[in-house]
Amino acid sequence: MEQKEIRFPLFIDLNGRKAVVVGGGAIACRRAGVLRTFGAQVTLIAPEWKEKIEGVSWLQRPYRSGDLDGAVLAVAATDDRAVNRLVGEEARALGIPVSVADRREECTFLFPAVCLGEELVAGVVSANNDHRAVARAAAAIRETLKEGKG
Ligand SMILES: C[C@@]1(CC(=O)O)C2=NC(=C\c3[nH]c(c(CCC(=O)O)c3CC(=O)O)Cc3[nH]c(c(CC(=O)O)c3CCC(=O)O)/C=C3\N/C(=C\2)[C@@H](CCC(=O)O)[C@]3(C)CC(=O)O)/[C@H]1CCC(=O)O
Ligand SMILES: NC(=O)c1ccc[n+]([C@@H]2O[C@H](COP(=O)([O-])OP(=O)(O)OC[C@H]3O[C@@H](n4cnc5c(N)ncnc54)[C@H](O)[C@@H]3O)[C@@H](O)[C@H]2O)c1
Repeated sequence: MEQKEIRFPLFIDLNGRKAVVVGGGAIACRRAGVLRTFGAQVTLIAPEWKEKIEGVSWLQRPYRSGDLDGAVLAVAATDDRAVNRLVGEEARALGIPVSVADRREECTFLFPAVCLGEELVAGVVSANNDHRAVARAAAAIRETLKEGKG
């Protein structure tokens, strides 16, 4: 029988807490913006940053061991496999949740498609890594929330 890997949605308080995003491309910037929306103190580490985001601090250099100290959550989203793997390993050693954008197996949390209404929040991920199905479902949920149902 096919074993589906289904994950529990854990809604954690990020207000005022440090989150580190490694990488500065489209994926890192999108995720830094989402984490900022939820009140995290976001530090983005990358030699280049695609799009400046209000309230996000930028360390303009490559990732170094030790950069996750003090963080409660990490995202690895560089285009360098070895760096993403290292960020994942260091986060696991520190016991903080990490999403590794190019390897589902290395994620201790999955970065969801976040749908935010006035009073409701939903996060969508898949059990089978179907990113398109996730994006479709999220678009529908966002519409529902916009219609004043949340
Ligand atoms: C939900 C969302 C959140 C976000 O990213 O913000 C998200 N992926 C989204 C979009 C998207 N992902 C990809 C494309 C390119 C085209 C395509 O395939 O369609 C697009 C389209 C786009 O970016 O527009 C490719 C891709 N994604 C992953 C891999 C690696 C792998 O599969 O191992 C590869 C191949 C990379 C490569 O080969 O280079 C991995 C992950 N992506 C996840 C989340 C986590 C699992 C959640 C789940 O889907 O169950 C996980 C495991 C990692 C994690 O948590 O870090 C967001 C929808 C946002 C929204 O709609 O709001
Ligand atoms: N939604 C998803 O989950 C999704 C979708 C598409 C791609 N991906 C994966 O996410 C990763 C990033 O995608 P992208 O399109 O944002 O990449 P990109 O090529 O646009 O950006 C890569 C970024 O990584 C930075 N970088 C490179 N080496 C670094 C280092 N040593 N330390 C810190 N930063 C470093 C670069 O400066 C750049 O800002 C890729 O591995 C890609 O396969 C994930």
